Amino acid sequence: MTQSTLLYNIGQLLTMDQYEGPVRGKDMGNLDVKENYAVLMKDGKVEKIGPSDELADTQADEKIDCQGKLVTPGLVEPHTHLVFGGSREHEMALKQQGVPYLEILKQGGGILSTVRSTRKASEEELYEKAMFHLNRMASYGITTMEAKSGYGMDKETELKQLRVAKKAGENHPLDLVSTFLGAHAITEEYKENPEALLDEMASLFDQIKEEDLAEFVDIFTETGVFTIEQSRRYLQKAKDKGFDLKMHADEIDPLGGTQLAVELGATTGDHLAVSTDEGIKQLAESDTIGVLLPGTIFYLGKGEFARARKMIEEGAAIAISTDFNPGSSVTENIQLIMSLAALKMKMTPEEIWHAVTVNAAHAINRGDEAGQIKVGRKADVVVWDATNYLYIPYHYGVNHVNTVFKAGQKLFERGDLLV
Ligand SMILES: N=CN[C@@H](CCC(=O)O)C(=O)O
Ligand SMILES: [Zn+2]
Repeated sequence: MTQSTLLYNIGQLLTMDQYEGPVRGKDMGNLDVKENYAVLMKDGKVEKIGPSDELADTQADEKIDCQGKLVTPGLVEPHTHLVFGGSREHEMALKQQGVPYLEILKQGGGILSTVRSTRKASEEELYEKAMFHLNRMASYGITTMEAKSGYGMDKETELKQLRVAKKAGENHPLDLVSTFLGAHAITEEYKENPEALLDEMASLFDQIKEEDLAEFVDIFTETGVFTIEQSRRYLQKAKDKGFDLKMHADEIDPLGGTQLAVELGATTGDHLAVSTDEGIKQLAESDTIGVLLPGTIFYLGKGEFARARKMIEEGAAIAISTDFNPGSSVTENIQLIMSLAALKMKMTPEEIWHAVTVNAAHAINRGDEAGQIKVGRKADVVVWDATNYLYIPYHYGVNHVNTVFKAGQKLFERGDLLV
């Protein structure tokens, strides 16, 4: 294990270290870029940050000449459905024929198809699969991320998913934050009585706390899934048990999920593709972070992307995410999402870098640990095959990572052709 590594000759360094809390509104547009810098990592932590010519002679086990490259904090991914069985490539044709996402779900496909595969899969199978996807996440520069359950919707399978996420977090170098999404769809058994499904899921809250299986509780508030009233009651129960809250809100129909997330003091409201003016106003005036998922809108072939410009102009704090899952956003490539945020939501590169670092970290309660390169903090750092931060959202669809460091150790290095 390398004890100390010096990265020198950094062309542009984004430390994002001037912030105490999430970055809101217009402040998301200001990026502090340090040029010709160096970072010393020692015993897993950031030891020194300074001009390259001042630190170049510092003793270190390994010295890496960054040759003018861009260096940033490890990226933070605040919304994934990491643990699931099977896949849904057979639904692609239905999507092409124009069958809407909620219609596929109504016919017993979509999320419910993944529920069937996840119920069948063993804990070992789910674990191997989750580790595979985690490796790929890391390869794109992600060093901390969230993982939801939500493909069980029976007690046994939900607990199985949460235990898999816990074990993956313990064994994989990435830091994982777990969310209980037992309220993700209405299964056949509960078609006539969704309240009973919510009661069943809520009956797991104590055990989830006792076994430390999740920090957040989440719900899919949507037409044909859970109503605003059902969501309010369920999330209030979760809050009373000491969970922090997240919501899949205003993704397809504007039911007012954004306002409910604010009303309940949720840490995040996620999707928000069709938030109303009133929803955006309330979000901007609240501490709730908007987690926008442009990959989902792109993948579902919908025209309406979340109104990031309005949200930022009104003063909201925004993060972005892959929403990695087997149905509505099948990608681990957060860099692609950065491009979609630029092209489809008109976010500026400066805003986008805030959205994948400091704000994403606050979106999963890791603002004090992740998303910034700061002396004394865990050394989660990415060296990019680019000389400036504008380049990553600009050159889309490929992986620009040169090297990922997690707690000061090399976690991923770009492979070269063998011939
Ligand atoms: N919209 C609800 N849940 C997921 C999709 C899950 C799935 O389709 O498997 C989402 O965030 O997009
Ligand atoms: Zn989701």
